[in-house]
Amino acid sequence: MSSTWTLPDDLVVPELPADHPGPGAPIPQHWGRCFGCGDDQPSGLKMDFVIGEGLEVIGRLEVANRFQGGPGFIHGGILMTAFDEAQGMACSAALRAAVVTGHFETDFARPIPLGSVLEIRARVEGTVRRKVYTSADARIVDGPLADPEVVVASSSGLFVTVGHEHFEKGRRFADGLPGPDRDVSAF
Ligand SMILES: CCCCCCCCCCCCCC(=O)SCCNC(=O)CCNC(=O)[C@H](O)C(C)(C)COP(=O)(O)OP(=O)(O)OC[C@H]1O[C@@H](n2cnc3c(N)ncnc32)[C@H](O)[C@@H]1OP(=O)(O)O
Repeated sequence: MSSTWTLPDDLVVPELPADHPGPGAPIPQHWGRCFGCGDDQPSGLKMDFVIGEGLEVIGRLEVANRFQGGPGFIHGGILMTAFDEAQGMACSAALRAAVVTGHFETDFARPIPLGSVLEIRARVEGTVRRKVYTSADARIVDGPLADPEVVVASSSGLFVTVGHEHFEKGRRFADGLPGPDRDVSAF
């Protein structure tokens, strides 16, 4: 795999929040209609997440038939979406802040068959002002071609922290709205 991605020299590695739960703690979906994690989005990925070690989160994706690209294999854009969701979740869990994706790149190392279960480990590498540098890798842990030792894809992404006013702009286009109880500090 190759990448043009480089981390800046002035990267700051954040401290975990004092009440950060330990590895294995479930991370709630950030809202039900999200294409990545929502359980109220029938066409979505329906990913599940738990806290990992340190600044890492662990996501799980069941590669359903509707995620097909080339015959028998996952669509590359679906895989990027899964990485995007996982890396965004890592930001949110580590920083307790809302983020949006600014820049994203993915290496596709192996074809991933339908019926696989993918484990995506995503982490915050560090921050520079509002910029959050993240990385992630994916392994097939169940189903056809499962081999938890082999990284089948990896990803790097720059996220930018935003205030709630960012989402106010989308309110009138929204298909439903997050409830008033939505709280990223609920991890
Ligand atoms: C409701 C709450 C939800 C919570 C969700 C949490 C869970 C998430 C899970 C969901 C996961 C799914 C998530 C999704 O799918 S999010 C959906 C996809 N992403 C978007 O729609 C974002 C669209 N872009 C924007 O809104 C603005 O451009 C943003 C907000 C990103 C920045 O505009 P803003 O005017 O605010 O700030 P700024 O321009 O001063 O930039 C600030 C800094 O950032 C640097 N920069 C900016 N862009 C890039 C770039 N492309 N490459 C490299 N660097 C970039 C910039 O140079 C500057 O750096 P520096 O000057 O400090 O050095």
